[in-house]
Amino acid sequence: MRVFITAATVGEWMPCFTRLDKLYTEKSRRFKVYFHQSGVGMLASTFSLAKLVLEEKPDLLLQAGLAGCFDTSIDLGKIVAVEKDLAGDIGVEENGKWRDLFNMKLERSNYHPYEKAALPNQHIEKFNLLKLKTVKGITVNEITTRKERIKQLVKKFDPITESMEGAALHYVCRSTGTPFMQIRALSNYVGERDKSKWLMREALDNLNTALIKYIHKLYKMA
Ligand SMILES: O=C(O)c1cccc(C(=O)CC[C@H]2O[C@@H](n3cnc4c(=O)[nH]cnc43)[C@H](O)[C@@H]2O)c1
Repeated sequence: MRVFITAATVGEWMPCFTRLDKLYTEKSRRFKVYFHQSGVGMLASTFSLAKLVLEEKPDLLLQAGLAGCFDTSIDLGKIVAVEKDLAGDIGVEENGKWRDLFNMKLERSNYHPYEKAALPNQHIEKFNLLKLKTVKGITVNEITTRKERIKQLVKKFDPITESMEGAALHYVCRSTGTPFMQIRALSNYVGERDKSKWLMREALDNLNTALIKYIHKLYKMA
């Protein structure tokens, strides 16, 4: 089994890369873990993930990263698995409402790779090995900051996470039939610009601990 761990930046998986048992990266012949940097945002990540998938044909593509959280009742630092993602800022703001490509009739809500106007992960039950809380995510190119936009997005999509690469993973993998998982550590509440209120360090530590546990479980299962 060939597993690729991908993140927007190397910093997001570096602690796992340095601590992971060599069994998984070198010694085992039946199981191999590789690391990949996709770049930040939907443009860079769609291109690099599509290239990776077409050239390497992974058995599992595992995206790991930080995310903003819309739900302030969920503790920062928590690790979640994104079961459904979609582009949160491709569309138009009209009369105070957010209209996406489906509302604009520029995309069909059930045309592959879409299903009910979203990009669900049909592999989540099989690959949610750590039994993480499963959530709906949205993906944006512009980090959401305005209160009014947050309200629009919550009303329209009822998301828990916001990232800048999640939908790219779901789009590329659903389009190519590649098994995938998206694991995110909640580093901040969406719209919070005071970085002293972010839990970036703790989120990264938790994310990498989860990655190491995940690979260990996957090895035993594969
Ligand atoms: O606002 C800044 O100046 C800034 C500087 C460095 C990093 C950031 C990030 O927000 C990290 C972006 C990275 O992590 C994901 N992420 C984390 N929180 C959010 C969010 O609230 N909204 C969207 N994406 C977020 C994202 O996937 C990026 O890869 C900011």
